[in-house]
Amino acid sequence: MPLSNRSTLTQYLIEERRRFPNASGALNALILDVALACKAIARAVAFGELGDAMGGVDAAAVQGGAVNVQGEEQKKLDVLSNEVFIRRNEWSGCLAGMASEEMEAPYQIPAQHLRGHYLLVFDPLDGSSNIDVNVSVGSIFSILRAPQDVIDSGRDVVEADFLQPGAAQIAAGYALYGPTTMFMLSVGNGVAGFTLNPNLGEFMLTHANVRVPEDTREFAINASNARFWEPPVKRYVDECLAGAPGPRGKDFNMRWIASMVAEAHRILMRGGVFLYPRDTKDASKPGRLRLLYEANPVGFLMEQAGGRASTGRQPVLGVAPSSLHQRIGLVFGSKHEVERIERYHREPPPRELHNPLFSERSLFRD
Ligand SMILES: O=P(O)(O)OC[C@H]1O[C@](O)(COP(=O)(O)O)[C@@H](O)[C@@H]1O
Ligand SMILES: [Mg+2]
Ligand SMILES: [Mg+2]
Repeated sequence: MPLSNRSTLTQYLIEERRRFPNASGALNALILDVALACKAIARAVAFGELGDAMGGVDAAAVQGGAVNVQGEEQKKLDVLSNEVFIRRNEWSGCLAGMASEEMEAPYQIPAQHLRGHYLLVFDPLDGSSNIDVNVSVGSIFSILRAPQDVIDSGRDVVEADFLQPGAAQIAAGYALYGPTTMFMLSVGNGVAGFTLNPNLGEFMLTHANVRVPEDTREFAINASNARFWEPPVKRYVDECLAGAPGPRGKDFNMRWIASMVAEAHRILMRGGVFLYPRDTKDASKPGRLRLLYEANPVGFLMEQAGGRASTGRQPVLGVAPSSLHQRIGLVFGSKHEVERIERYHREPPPRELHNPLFSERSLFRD
């Protein structure tokens, strides 16, 4: 069946499944459940102050306080979104287990429910510091195959079961709760984008075969961390800021939304490069973003759309995870720009970086 912008997410998934005649349909069922969870979260987000889910979590009302395992303040919508993901997905029979930014340990599918072949890892609400100011937030998810012994035995999942490199992802995507709600998905055959039709309550295929332009004049980085950046990142940003008269020979524009999911969306739509690199701010945190449920799914989408995702030192999808909530430096977006940043990490710093005159002119000097 030819797909068009009248096709639904379900129709897209049916077409994708034709590529695997022996597929059980469980992956499609799982993705549709994730999409349903995202519709419910979109609804809660859309009610804003009119609903009951705005603001921080009341510490006294929550077992364990109002911070998550990362030591970050939890918003009510973080907690609610996490609940929606769990309740929507735990009974379907598709999953062997789940893991989330908001839960310290993996979530076990209750014994009375059928256990399936897949693992679902998610950031239920990304960019949650933006909720109270009505700026776009989203949900990010990654689907892995459970280890064979988990599938065979139906045993409880443990952290080690989730520690698979991003290249092993079966599917990944995100929902963006912006002026429109969108669902971006890759099942390993490119990237497709769907827009929620609020009248029908359906995700419609509006962006078939998304491609990230290989070149860009737009970068995104939190410049308040400049004094903690490593030399290759300082060099890259300084060169962008130098504009047309500088070594890049062109002017750059800068964006910072502080919702990584929204930055990823902008870059999927029109190119650009995003950096949240490893820095020296806090020795206990090798980067800000989390590998399993932020860097890997976004990295998978970027690579599937012809872009690139890297730690600066190696492709992010090749990193062997060491823990569920591991943080990592992340650079993604337009291929040629990410390759340049990787090259700067390999090369010795250029002589001008040691030149005090250059440092004087650098906006972001130490
Ligand atoms: O405070 P900063 O440095 O702007 O950090 C913003 C980053 O933090 C995040 O909000 C982290 O995600 P969560 O909201 O899921 O914790 C990213 O989306 C974003 O890129
Ligand atoms: Mg996040
Ligand atoms: Mg989050």
